[in-house]
Amino acid sequence: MAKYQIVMVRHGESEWNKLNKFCGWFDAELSEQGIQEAEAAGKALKKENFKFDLAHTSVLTRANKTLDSILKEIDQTDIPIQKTWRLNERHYGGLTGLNKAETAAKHGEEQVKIWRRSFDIPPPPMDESHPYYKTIVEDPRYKDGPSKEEFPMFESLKLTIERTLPYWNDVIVPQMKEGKKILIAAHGNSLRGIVKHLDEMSDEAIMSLNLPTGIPFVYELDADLKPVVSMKFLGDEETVRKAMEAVAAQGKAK
Ligand SMILES: O=C(O)[C@H](O)COP(=O)(O)O
Repeated sequence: MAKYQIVMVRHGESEWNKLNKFCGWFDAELSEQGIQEAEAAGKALKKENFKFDLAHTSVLTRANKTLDSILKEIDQTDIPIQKTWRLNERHYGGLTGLNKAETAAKHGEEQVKIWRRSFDIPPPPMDESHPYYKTIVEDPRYKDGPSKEEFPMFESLKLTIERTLPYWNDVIVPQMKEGKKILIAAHGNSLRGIVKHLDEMSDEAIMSLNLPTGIPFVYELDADLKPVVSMKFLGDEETVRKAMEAVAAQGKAK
């Protein structure tokens, strides 16, 4: 018997998704298609009469604008929004800004799949010489955290989960238990981490999960927060399957 329901959505396509670049903590804008995906996400939620008491998102523009678009569509621009770096995309380290297909051609598709989808193998670190180091590390949006010691230079999915879960457990879960209806607009890998946690997926199984951009999915949880309904997408199965396959294919050498 479901006691709680929560809705999650990966941001719409970003400009760097469109360019097939590793994005991570770089603050890419939504592409035109991503803006349309965000609007479509809002329409899908409106069609099913979803209403929320509050929303959580990362500190990155692509997720924030996706959330804003959804709330506008469902006429709930007045609900509280909590932004946290803990819901950011995983930090892609030294791969940030590289083209995924070119990286696959250089290092092999298997290595890129390991960097993108493995549980505990991190990408190479970003160092001070990296072209996007200063842009990211000196961004004022991080003035309230992470601390200098916590600020990642790279993240595996495991490391991403380690900084997302405290927020899930200490902020989101108590709100759900208060009966709050919650929407999370975040990123492919921060959401993969939450899904892995909720569905108790193995390190092996998570390798094959690719989340599509801009298609909301619903979890219904029992009193012990165990899924009664897991990752129910608000879209037809064929569209969702194709979108997931497209995300996986980003790591193929051209
Ligand atoms: O950060 C990125 O590059 C994407 O938003 C997620 O990338 P991935 O699907 O290659 O993990």
